[in-house]
Amino acid sequence: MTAGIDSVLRGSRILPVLTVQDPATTHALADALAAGGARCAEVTFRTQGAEQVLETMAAHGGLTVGAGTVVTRDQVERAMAAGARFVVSPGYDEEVVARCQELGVPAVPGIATATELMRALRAGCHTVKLFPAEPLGGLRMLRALAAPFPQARFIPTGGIEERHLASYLADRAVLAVGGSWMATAAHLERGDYEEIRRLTAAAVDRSTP
Ligand SMILES: O=C[C@H](O)COP(=O)(O)O
Repeated sequence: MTAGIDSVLRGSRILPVLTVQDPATTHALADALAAGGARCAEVTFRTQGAEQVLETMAAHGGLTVGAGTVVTRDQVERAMAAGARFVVSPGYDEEVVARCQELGVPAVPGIATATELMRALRAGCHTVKLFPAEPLGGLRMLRALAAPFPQARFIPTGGIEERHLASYLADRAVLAVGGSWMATAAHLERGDYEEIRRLTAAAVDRSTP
């Protein structure tokens, strides 16, 4: 039986989403996130070196690491081989979810409509990524989607900033909030790990009751 994403995240309600161009920066990035109090992170398959970044971050030991932007079965397999403990997709794809279930890794498919949510729930995915959360309408959209599906939990992601956090986190349908605002491409380019630590700590602080 596959552990649920909630047990993998171990109560963490902040999910930093990382797109790392230079794998050599991974260790410093993991250090900064862990120092800020993050307990998990999502490494996107949007770069050449994503598997290497995943591997290094998983080996770091300070964070539970998942793979993001996973859109094929092959990427599910590569993510798991690199140490991913969960798999996030921008949309709902039956094959990706099925492969995750075969391999026993929690899948968090992206959904943007009630139809996609119904498909995800039917496939056994009770936690979904509302994506892209802010352009879709943010918390109003999340509440409207959640109302008919009390069994669903959401990880809203996309366009979220620190100022949106409190209201998302106060909603009982929200398991965690994801986003790149804590470690943006600009932070990584500048090597500004202190700012990454600071923004992570601020987000974690807001997520702690
Ligand atoms: O899948 C993750 C998103 O691309 C992160 O969205 P964001 O950069 O708007 O926080």
